[in-house]
Amino acid sequence: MVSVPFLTSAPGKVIIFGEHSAVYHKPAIAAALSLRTYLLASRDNDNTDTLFLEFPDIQFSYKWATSDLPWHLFDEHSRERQPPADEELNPELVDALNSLLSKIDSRIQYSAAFMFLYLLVSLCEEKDVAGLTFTVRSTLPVGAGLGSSASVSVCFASAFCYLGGHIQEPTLKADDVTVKDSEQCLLIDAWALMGEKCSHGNPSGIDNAVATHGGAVMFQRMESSVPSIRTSMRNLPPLNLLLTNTKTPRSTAALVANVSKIVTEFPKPSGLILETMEAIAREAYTLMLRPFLDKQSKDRLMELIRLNHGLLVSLGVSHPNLERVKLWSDELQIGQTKLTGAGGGGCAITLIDDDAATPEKLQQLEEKYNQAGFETFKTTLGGKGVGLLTEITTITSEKLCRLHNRNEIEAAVGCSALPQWRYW
Ligand SMILES: Nc1ncnc2c1ncn2[C@@H]1O[C@H](COP(=O)(O)OP(=O)(O)O)[C@@H](O)[C@H]1O
Ligand SMILES: C[C@@](O)(CCOP(=O)(O)O)CC(=O)O
Ligand SMILES: [Mg+2]
Repeated sequence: MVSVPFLTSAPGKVIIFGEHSAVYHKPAIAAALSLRTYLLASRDNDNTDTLFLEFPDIQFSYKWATSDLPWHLFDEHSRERQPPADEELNPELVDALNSLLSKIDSRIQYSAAFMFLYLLVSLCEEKDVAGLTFTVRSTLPVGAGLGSSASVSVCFASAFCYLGGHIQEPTLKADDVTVKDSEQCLLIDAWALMGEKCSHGNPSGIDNAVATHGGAVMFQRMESSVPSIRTSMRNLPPLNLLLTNTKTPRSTAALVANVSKIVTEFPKPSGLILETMEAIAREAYTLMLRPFLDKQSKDRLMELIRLNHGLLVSLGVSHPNLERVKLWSDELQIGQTKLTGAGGGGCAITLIDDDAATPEKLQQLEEKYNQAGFETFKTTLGGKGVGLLTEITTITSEKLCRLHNRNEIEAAVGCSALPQWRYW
């Protein structure tokens, strides 16, 4: 029997090349971010026939009588298995959850609660979770292209696999190096992909793969139930990336659906666009295998960023605010900019040209962004994947809900630097 409280945690990601084309089985390159989601499972009251959710980042607090959940749809055997990559959501569970959640009218809250319940009922029995409170806090912006949905999904999948007894406590410390994926990570990743399917119908799997395994990868979704190819890129060259959040809201589900419409209605031109994206990701991969980039390779990588953005624009997933981010960095000749993630708003990345971008120019750019209400981040790439913290004495759900910002959250959970964090 697992003892609570415990925390699970998983990183967000930045897609450097290949968003959207990744859905269509083309290779893409992404890296884990130092921004992360944390999920606390705790027993905060004596009420054992109720399940409590606290998701303050999306202003959502909810509870269910545990007996109202459709536990009967699964048995021990179905809870232990690893779903294949092409498994569809279980229609009976989807129906049962739709009726249970019918009173929630915010799309953001609905999809978070749906993903939570889908994974919970798929992986746990009633006795494993009765009376528990689940609290989510994230230092990632929600719905901005940095993979918050996947990091939440990995936190749920790992916590429920652990509570359901399908995985054991991890043993790896933050600086332990491994060469082989653990069985436990593969199980978490497979269920987190089901969580991403709850969030948007047709995920490539790149976001949950990075959130589970951490680091940087070249990722390619395969046809049917064949597992995706995930090639880890251990020695990513140092890249000076500026991340800018336009704060323009958008939903991955809607953008992926729009691209699907273009792919269906214009198969020839969209096929060529996707093939070109593949060529870009493959060349970028070859360049990024080098631990250091010479001037020529760096210039080429910047050109590839420019080309990739242009193709995403042609698929209709940019936004005037993303174009502003690009225009202003182009005007100051600071580097090359592309949208990242699903687009339609959210974040852009600028690969800074270290020779051209003086501190004055960078400051000018940041001021321009700030005036427009955009937020810039500096974060490190390639951090740890899914982790667990069990020795919790000071963190309660109430405390976690009251924290105001990224610094306070990281201080409370010890970020991933706390030596007690272990990784699967
Ligand atoms: N901190 C959080 N708390 C609860 N739900 C979250 C949180 N962060 C993300 N989510 C869920 O993920 C969804 C955002 O996913 P998505 O549109 O794919 O954007 P992205 O993954 O780029 O951030 C939200 O609508 C919400 O359902
Ligand atoms: C557009 C896509 O390539 C990435 C979506 O990422 P995000 O949810 O916007 O962080 C979709 C996918 O690969 O599943
Ligand atoms: Mg997402």
